[in-house]
Amino acid sequence: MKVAKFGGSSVANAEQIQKVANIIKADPSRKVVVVSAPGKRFKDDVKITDLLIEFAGSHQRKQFEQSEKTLTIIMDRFKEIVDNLNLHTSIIDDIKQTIEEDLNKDLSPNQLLDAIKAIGEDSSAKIVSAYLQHIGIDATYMNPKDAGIYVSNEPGHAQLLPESFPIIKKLRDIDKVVVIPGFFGYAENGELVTFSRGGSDITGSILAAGTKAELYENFTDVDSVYAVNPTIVNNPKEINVLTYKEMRELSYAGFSVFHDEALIPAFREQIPVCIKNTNNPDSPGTMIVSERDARDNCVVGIASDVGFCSLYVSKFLMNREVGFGRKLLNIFEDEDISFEHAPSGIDDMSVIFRDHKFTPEKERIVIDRIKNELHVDTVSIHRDLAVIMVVGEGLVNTIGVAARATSSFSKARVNIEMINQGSSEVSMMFGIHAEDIDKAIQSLYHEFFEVSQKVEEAETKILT
Ligand SMILES: Nc1ncnc2c1ncn2[C@@H]1O[C@H](COP(=O)(O)OP(=O)(O)O)[C@@H](O)[C@H]1O
Ligand SMILES: N[C@@H](CC(=O)OP(=O)(O)O)C(=O)O
Repeated sequence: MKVAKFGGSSVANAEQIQKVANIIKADPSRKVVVVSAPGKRFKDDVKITDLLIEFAGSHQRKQFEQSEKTLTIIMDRFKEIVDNLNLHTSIIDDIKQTIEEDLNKDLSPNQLLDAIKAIGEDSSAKIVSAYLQHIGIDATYMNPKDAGIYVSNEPGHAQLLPESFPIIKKLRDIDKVVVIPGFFGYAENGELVTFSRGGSDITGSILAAGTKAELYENFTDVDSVYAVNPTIVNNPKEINVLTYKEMRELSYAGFSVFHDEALIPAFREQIPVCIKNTNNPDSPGTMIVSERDARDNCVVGIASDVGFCSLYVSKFLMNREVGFGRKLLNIFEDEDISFEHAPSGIDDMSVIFRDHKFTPEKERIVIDRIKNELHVDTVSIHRDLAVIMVVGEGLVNTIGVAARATSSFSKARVNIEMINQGSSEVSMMFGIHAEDIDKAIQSLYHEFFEVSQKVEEAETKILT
C-alpha cells in the first residue's frame, strides 16, 4: 500500500480536489491519504492556515471586528469549495461549530492557537473524504488521534511516542481509503499539538513509516524537485533521484517542496518517497531513496535560505583555552538560541544561527556576556546573512568542486562571508549577504548544470 499526501496547493479549491480524487481513484493501493489545509490558489492568495492564525491572534487581542472579518473570509472559502463539489452544507455548519467550541474551551493562548490552526487540515480531510464518498469511492475521515499520531512536544521537532506504532500499523487492515488531516497530532496528556509550518509532510511520513508503506507519495504543484529553486532560475533541471541525506540538506536550506523533518520517519524505516505533481500526475516525479549512483552528477542541487545571523569572536590564543567553545555555546543555550554552524580558526570562531529569535534585547545580553565572561578581543554581529548549500553525494570524491563554486561567486561579484566544509560529506556551505542570493545561485547553477552539460554534450559528440 501507498501513503499519499496532498499539499495545500492540491486542495486549494474544488477543481484541485477533483484532481486529487482522480489520482486516488487511479491507483487502489493509495490507501492512506493525508491532506493539508487549502493553500494558495494564485500567487498573492492567502493560505487558510495563515487566515486561521490571523483569526486566533485578533480574537486573543480582543479585536473582534477584525477576527469576524477574517472568519468570514475563511468560511467563504470553505463554502465555495463545498458548494462547487456539490457536498452537503452541514460540513460548513460543523466547521463553524468546531471553531465556536474551541473559543469557548478553557484553553491557554498557545493551546487555542494550536486548536484553531488544526481546523484547516481537519476540515480539509472531512471535505476530501466526503467528496470521495460522493463519487463512489469507499472512503472515511479519521482524526490523527484515532490514527495514532501521538507525539512528544520536543523543542524543535515532533517526536513520535512508542505507543503510536501499533495503532498506525492497523491502518493497513482498513479496507477503505482513510483520509487523515496532516499538520497536527496529540501529546501524551491528550493535548492537540501542531507541527512546524509545512508539517503535513511530517504526518505523511510518520504514517508511511508506521504502516511500512511501499511508497510515500508527496503530491504538490511542481513536476519534481528541481536542482535550484524555480523562482530563482527559469526551468531548472529536474532531479530524478535524491538520497535522504541530500534532500535533508536541501530542504534545510530552502527547498520548501519537502519539509526537512519529514525525512526522519521515512529514512528510519527506509520508505522511498516520491515527490509528484497533482496537476501532472503522469510525470514520474523525484524519488528520494537511501542510495543513488552519484557518478554522473556530483552536485545534485543548490539551495539557499535567508534569515541567518553570524556572531564573530576573536581572541588571541583561543585554541589553547580549554572550554572556550563550550562556554560560548552555553551563552546561546541560556538564551534559548540553537546554533546552525560554528566554523572556527585558531584565534576566531563564528556562530551562525537563525535570526528570528534574536531580538535587540537578546543581542545586547549575548554581547555583554561574551565580553564580560569570555574576555574576547573582538565580538561583532552580522545580520541579513544567507546560507547557500551546494549538495551532492559525489562531493567527497570529486576534485575541484570548491574551486568551481568559489570562482562562480567571484564571476557573479558576490563576496563570500564564510565557508564551511568538512563536517558533512554531502554538502558545502557558503555564507553570503542575503541581497546577493539570486546572482549567486544563477552563477552556481550555470557552472554546475549548464557548463557541465555542455561539456558532456561535446564529449558525446566527439565519441560518436
Ligand atoms: N528546488 C525546488 N524544487 C521544486 N520546488 C521548489 C524548490 N524550492 C522551492 N520550491 C517551491 O516549493 C513549492 C511546493 O511546496 P509547497 O508550497 O509547500 O507545496 P504544497 O502546497 O504542495 O505543500 C513549489 O511551488 C516551489 O515554488
Ligand atoms: N497548512 C500548514 C501545513 C502544511 O503542510 O501546509 P502545505 O502542505 O501547504 O505546505 C501550513 O501552511 O504550514
